[in-house]
Amino acid sequence: MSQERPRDLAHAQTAFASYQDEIYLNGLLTGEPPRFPTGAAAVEAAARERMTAEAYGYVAGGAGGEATIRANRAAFERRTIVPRMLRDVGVRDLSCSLLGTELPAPVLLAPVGVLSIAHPDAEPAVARAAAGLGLPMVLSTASSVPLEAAAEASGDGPRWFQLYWPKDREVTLSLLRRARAAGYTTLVLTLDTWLLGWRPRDLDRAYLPFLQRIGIANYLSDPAFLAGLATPPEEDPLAAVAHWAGMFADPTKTWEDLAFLRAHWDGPIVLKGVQHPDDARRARDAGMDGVVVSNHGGRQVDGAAGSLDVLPSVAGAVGDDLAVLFDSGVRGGADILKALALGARAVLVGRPYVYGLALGGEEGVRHVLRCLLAELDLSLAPTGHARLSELGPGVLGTD
Ligand SMILES: Cc1cc2nc3c(=O)[nH]c(=O)nc-3n(C[C@H](O)[C@H](O)[C@H](O)COP(=O)(O)O)c2cc1C
Ligand SMILES: O=C(O)C(=O)c1ccccc1
Repeated sequence: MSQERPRDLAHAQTAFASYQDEIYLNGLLTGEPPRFPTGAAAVEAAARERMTAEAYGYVAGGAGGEATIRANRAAFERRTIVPRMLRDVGVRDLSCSLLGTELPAPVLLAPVGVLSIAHPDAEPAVARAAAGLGLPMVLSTASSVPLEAAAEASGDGPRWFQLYWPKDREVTLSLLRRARAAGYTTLVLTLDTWLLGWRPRDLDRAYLPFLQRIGIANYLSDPAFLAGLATPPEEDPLAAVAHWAGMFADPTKTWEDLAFLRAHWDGPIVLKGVQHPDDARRARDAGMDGVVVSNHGGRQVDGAAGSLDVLPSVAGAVGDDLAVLFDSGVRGGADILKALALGARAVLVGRPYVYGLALGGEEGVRHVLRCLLAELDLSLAPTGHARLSELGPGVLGTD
């Protein structure tokens, strides 16, 4: 088996663990600790110091009593990895191909709106960090800069676009056209946020960034949206926000409506927010290409199951037909290993990179991503895995 492993892989595929060497060596040479902490909890704590209370509350918070945020973590913590020995893990290949996108590792940046509340460099900084590592950024419809600006910042990097499907047909078509023209290849349609969840941290501060016109840049730069305004947004900002709020999403949508998107987007479409195997089957039957098993990081339904707990049933139902992606609660490399073992082809990370952004702009995001990739590499190797295809449920403990 070991002879089958290629020995001449591009160095980028095996260099993730070297971030560890870099950090130790740099410490030796400078006598200083690293600029940013390395663990997810420490990064969050440091970012919290830098963020306004409102912004931190918005990013960290979830629905209701936040039982689902805890369930997301508990689902990971309940699972254990059983390492295997003597399997030649000297050269690892973490790369994968996902709906036509080549990834150096099975990690994408989850769509997160309103990033300017975390750092003024916002989405362009995230796009540069992601592109520098070859990881796809899934740009949110609710980005704080127009999708064209984020596309430009990502240069040659892979880019996917997340759609909050507006009520207005012309605005929808315009967003799709713009995304396509700007080089976004894959559409991620979010299904779980037609309405914003009940979020006490934000409610208690009456804080909603959109009301301050943060996170509506894609609408304010959209000809079809602007055509629907009686007065330009500069003259009547509140009317523009009201128009946005009225069309942001359409909770009356049903499975039948997906045919419209299928007809107007010629690349892969991935449905984000799927938690039930029957919904995954409906996605397949509607001609979709993938699903993201996600509960929106516990931000929508308090009491929803931990996302990892529902992953095996979704992967079991459609894993052979659709690209099954996963998010909600991924905080370290071992978490990625567990999600892949349970049937995910790749994972999306949300809050961790937002905290990196808050801490250090592009450099902070790059740091968080490199930590995650190094930790993934250093979870695979000591457990006896040199490539992703070797992961399956047998990697995990049974109790
Ligand atoms: C501040 C914030 C904003 C988000 N905005 C969006 C968004 O615009 N579109 C979307 O589909 N998901 C959005 N999400 C959900 C993420 O894409 C992702 O599902 C979630 O953050 C994953 O959980 P994690 O933060 O535990 O990694 C947002 C999440 C956060 C924390
Ligand atoms: O805050 C969120 O979780 C979110 O997904 C969002 C982002 C922008 C607009 C509405 C909801």
